[in-house]
Amino acid sequence: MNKICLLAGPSYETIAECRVLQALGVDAVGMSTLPEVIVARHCGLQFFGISVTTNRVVMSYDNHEKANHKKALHISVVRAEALQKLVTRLLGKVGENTNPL
Ligand SMILES: O=P(O)(O)O[C@H]1O[C@H](CO)[C@@H](O)[C@H]1O
Ligand SMILES: Nc1nc2[nH]cnc2c(=O)[nH]1
Repeated sequence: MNKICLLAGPSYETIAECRVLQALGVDAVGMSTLPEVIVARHCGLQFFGISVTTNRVVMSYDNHEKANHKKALHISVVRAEALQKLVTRLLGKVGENTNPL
């Protein structure tokens, strides 16, 4: 099972933080998806969470790239159509499998 860690930001993780998270067995990090999950569970809601992985974290001090919001937004735009198709297919399946009231 993969593990996602909530790091609320707004800053992105440092290389040292990413290395600690990897050592702890974390596979992905996020800022806002997990708080939404926590609120949904608190409200007793059934939910299906989908999150788009937008960027790799930087693990090496030789790598001068930096994770940033602009990159995250760019990938979310690039992947939006695929996500729309996935959600449409999922909702179609829900429609097939729900009893009429
Ligand atoms: O990490 P997740 O939960 O996808 O959300 C975060 O991803 C972007 C990081 O810039 C922001 O939109 C923030 O909401
Ligand atoms: N904490 C965190 N959340 C993100 N959401 C999108 N990219 C990132 C990231 O690199 N770190």
